[in-house]
Amino acid sequence: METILREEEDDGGGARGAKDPSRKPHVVALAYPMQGHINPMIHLCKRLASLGLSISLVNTQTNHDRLARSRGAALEQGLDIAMLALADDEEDPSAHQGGAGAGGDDALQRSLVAADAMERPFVALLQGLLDRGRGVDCILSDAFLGWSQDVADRFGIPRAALWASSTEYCLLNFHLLELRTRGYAPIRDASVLDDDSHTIAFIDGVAPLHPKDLPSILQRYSSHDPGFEKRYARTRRLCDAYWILGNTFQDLEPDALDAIQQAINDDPTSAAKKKRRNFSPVGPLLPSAFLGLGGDDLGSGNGLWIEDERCVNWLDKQSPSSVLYVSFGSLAVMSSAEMLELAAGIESSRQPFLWVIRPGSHLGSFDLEGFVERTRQLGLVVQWAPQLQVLFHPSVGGFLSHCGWNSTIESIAMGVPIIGLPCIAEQNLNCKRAVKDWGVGCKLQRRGDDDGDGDAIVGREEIERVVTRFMTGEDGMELRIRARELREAARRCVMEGGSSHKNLEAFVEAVRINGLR
Ligand SMILES: O=c1ccn([C@@H]2O[C@H](COP(=O)(O)OP(=O)(O)O[C@H]3O[C@H](CO)[C@@H](O)[C@H](O)[C@H]3O)[C@@H](O)[C@H]2O)c(=O)[nH]1
Repeated sequence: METILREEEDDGGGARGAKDPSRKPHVVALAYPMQGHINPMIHLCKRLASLGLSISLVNTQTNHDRLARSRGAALEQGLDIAMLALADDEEDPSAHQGGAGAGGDDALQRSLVAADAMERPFVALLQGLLDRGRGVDCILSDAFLGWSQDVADRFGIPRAALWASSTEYCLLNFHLLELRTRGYAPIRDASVLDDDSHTIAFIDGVAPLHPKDLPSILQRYSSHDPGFEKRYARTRRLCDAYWILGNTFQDLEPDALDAIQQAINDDPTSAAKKKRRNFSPVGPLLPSAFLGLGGDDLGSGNGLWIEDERCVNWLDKQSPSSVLYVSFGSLAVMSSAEMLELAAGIESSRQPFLWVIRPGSHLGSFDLEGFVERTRQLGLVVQWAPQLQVLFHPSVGGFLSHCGWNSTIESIAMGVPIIGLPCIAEQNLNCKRAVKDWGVGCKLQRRGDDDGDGDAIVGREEIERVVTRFMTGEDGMELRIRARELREAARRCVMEGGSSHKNLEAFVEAVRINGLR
């Protein structure tokens, strides 16, 4: 393996650079170019900095600029975190998130292209740091950036990875080949989708699943798709990271966490190196203020879009637990037909709502102005919200969500029950767990996909019925009680002495004593 550092620069500690024992350990963190990955990386970096590490947090130039526009000076307050930008030659294609394609899959594809294009400028950035005598003790990169393991190996720097979704989804990635062999990734026989008795129950740590609950990206893979091989290889590279930090918590996914650790221990690559790799839950990765642990970090300014400041004032004027928060994250794209149904259903439910309609998040024509005008007394529509503040606000009683992992875990951490309307990626699976296993949500049923081409939409009557029962009936009350129980479990994990907190401390200590090697 090529080592980029020249011999004479290597002080025997790989790329650690300066030997000064008083030097704070320096971690170079690298975020995947998507909002749902940037957010947990920022929160993780803040936690690590507060535990004594010095952090350089790297984003694409485009995302760095967008963050700077929305952030002001908020991020670095009192913490040793430097925000760095990659010297991209071209505009980051992920900047057009939620663009033209239906569902949001186009945006996912663009983010893959953007992620690959980050390698060359990242190598240059790293080399620049080292050339200036800035030692690097660890590269902490998003698990989706598989190439960063090669870079870390070449530079002789240990790598840790952030897994930004559920542990269960990580396990499914580990079992991709088996899923493919058995005809589930992609789904070989479409009739299994209509057979309610069919279950997938052969993966340790993954409770039985219906093929419909598999992540949509796995269901639809073409076996000729080079993306499959790439995904598989990327997951395998994860086993070479010294430490994998998961944005989850012990009480939420105990079986999956045991199973993933076992899978990593058994993996031929890590076993061959005879060095234990850890998969450690360190979540929910959120500012402590939202976990009931004090602090004044309001988590604002991580957005690639500008937060609408009216949200909190508007919520202040509403009654406790009365407002339905509606948001589909940073990628999902609705058809105009589904937007129409959503709008009609929300309007006729007569429940107060705060709805985030991101620019580019729906196709075709939808008379947004007309809707806003008609519902002025009932709700507020914004382009981007301070979601953490919204979910934490006592007026919010429910979250109509696409069930992206961040939204799911944020909602759980704040005790807000969920109405799930999954759109793409692994949102099906997150929704299934929220509804069936954790008991904190219910799901809207889509209809009309008779030809199985995925164009089913949810109807206005279903939305009106579910929203009304959820916000005003006993169903919602029960879900709210369960959500609050899980919120307490999450808090216990992140507070001092809790499992997530201890795992973070152990990781920081390992970086400090150069124990990742
Ligand atoms: O108005 C808004 C809307 C969202 N957010 C934040 O944006 C993030 C959105 O993340 P997530 O809920 O995970 O949705 P996506 O952005 O769609 O995330 C992508 O990445 C996730 C992590 O891999 C996956 O779980 C999702 O399926 C995938 O779509 C969350 O932190 C939200 O708090 C805001 O701050 N304001």
